[in-house]
Amino acid sequence: MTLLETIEGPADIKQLNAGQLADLAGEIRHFLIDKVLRTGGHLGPNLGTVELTIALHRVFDSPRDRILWDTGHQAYVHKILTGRREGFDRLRQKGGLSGYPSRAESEHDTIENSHASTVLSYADGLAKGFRLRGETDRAVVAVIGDGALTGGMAWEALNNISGAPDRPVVIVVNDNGRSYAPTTGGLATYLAGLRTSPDYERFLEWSKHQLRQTPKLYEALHAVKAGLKDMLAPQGLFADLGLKYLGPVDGHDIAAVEAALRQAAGFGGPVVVHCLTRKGHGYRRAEDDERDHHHAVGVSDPATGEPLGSPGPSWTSVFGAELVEIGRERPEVVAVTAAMLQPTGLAAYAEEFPDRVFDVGIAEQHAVTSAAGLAMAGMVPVVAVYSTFLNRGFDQLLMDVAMHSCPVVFVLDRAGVTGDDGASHNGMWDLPVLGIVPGLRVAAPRDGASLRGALREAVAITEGPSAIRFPKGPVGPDIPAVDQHDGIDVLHRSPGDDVLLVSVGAMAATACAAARRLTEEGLGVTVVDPAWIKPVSPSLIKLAEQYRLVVTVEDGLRVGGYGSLLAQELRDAGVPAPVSGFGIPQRFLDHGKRADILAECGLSPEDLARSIRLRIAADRAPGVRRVEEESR
Ligand SMILES: Cc1ncc(C[n+]2csc(CCOP(=O)(O)OP(=O)(O)O)c2C)c(N)n1
Ligand SMILES: CC(=O)[C@@H](O)[C@H](O)COP(=O)(O)O
Ligand SMILES: [Mg+2]
Repeated sequence: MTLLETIEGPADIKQLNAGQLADLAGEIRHFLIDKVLRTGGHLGPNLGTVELTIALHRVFDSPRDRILWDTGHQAYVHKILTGRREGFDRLRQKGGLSGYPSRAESEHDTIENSHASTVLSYADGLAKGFRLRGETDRAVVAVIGDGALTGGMAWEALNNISGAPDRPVVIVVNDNGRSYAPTTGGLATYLAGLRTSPDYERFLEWSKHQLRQTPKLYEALHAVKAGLKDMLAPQGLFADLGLKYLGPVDGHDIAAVEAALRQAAGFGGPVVVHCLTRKGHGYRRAEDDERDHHHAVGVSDPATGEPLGSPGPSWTSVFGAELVEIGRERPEVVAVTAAMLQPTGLAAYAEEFPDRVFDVGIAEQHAVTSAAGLAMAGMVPVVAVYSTFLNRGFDQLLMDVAMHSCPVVFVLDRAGVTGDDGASHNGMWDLPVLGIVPGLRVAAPRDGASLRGALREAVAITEGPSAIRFPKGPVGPDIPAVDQHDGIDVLHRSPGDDVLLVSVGAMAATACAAARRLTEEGLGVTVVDPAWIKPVSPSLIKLAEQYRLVVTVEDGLRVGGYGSLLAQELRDAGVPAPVSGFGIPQRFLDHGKRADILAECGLSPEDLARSIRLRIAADRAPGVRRVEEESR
């Protein structure tokens, strides 16, 4: 039996000696590499937090003490040490272990939201609450990455935490110098400056190697070194804010981290423990992966680490390639990313136009309003962001961009169901959110060709902002129109006026498959793709007059989505046809595979056809129970 197999909870690691801890860290590292390559997931970040997490669970008593993880993608070791080792075979699978903390899984978990930069606010609130309840013996420990620390919300929290010298929050900065790519901005430079000199590092390594021969002396000297460092540590940003600063500590040295955490635990006020770690530590493929140190890997060969399956060009790659073409023609086009240059497809643009790409850190609010500034200066900014993260910059979109009619182009990748990363990662809120923004035009391309077309149209819009949304994954083959009706692409047409099926973006293949089923049953179905879905085209409103039922299908929230918008416009225009909208139900979706989740939402071709059939039957026999419009 391995040491790891004996660990069922944090209590099981508290008595281990230095040698056993080193062995345990090695076993966990091997376990992570083997399991996460098989399932896909955040391998690099978790290889970077092995020793840090072991130290945290030795010093603090979770769950009475709360150990909080910012973003949560680096909490696999926390899950392993809190009794969930067995779940990793089904990591991020439907019904299996979540890739993020999950309160349903464990009392040791708190934050389920994978949006970065929130942890310090949770910690501030928890510490206030514990104090008010008289539970002052409960520690609040917040682990935040150097990337997440570039998010504005983190500094809102730090302003509050540092303003309360008696607020016992332990802030562990997990500083690996990277978000995906190296973290940008002055803060990253500041943190790097806190690192010790290379000479000191070399001496440190030598002395540790020598001292490991006598563990007791090693541990004693560690405490002395940590204390010394505390005295000599540079007074800087954190200290100037009134936060005690401990570090920098070698985040892969369990004893060193433990010593610093024990010191922090006894401090009684807000304290920063600055840990230096390496994303991908201990796995050469990850360490050598200059792209992102294996931030997130797909299903791979556990023996070689080679990704398995190459699903062909992605929506992201189509966008990235077309933007480079546009950039060559139009020097005023610039790009903005919130620490996600590679994942949003902007790497090629940055390669060719390094002065025309701005990585603002994990700071979507700043990304949006700085884009408004770029537009006011005469540039054409393209803000590339995952759909779910645009939520962060909604007020900036509404007030700083749209109210000023700034021609900013928002490219929303990962729109609709993403799946693997759980509820907070689905891009399911963008259409309702974008739908209420005056003057904002919205496109939902159905394939690569229409994505390229929409992007070219968007960068040519001068009177206001626009947004283009597309899903995660392979883009698939182009879906040709079989006809045009007054500028609207017709994708399927069968004789009769039973159903006008309006397909939104990437749902086109599903809509056409459902239409074929209904046509075989003798119904007259026409499928159209408006491409630009906001504002609603007058041609579409006129076309709808000819049909008995209008159906919309979208990979987005049904309530308030495109279906709601079109229904409102049809009512305003006096078009009598009822509207049945199909989309994602208003609930937080559990993790799983995109296709499975869409099917669960009633958005498979079979279910869509069935729902439409029932709706028609109900309309023909009004006494029949009306089909539940709400998707399952
Ligand atoms: C608001 C928000 N924007 C973007 C992301 C995407 N994202 C996930 S992890 C990550 C990098 C996090 O860097 P850091 O906090 O340093 O953690 P590390 O991965 O280095 O451990 C980003 C940008 C996110 N989760 N939340
Ligand atoms: C944790 C986080 O927000 C990202 O790492 C996310 O998991 C990436 O998602 P994709 O894999 O869709 O790029
Ligand atoms: Mg980092």
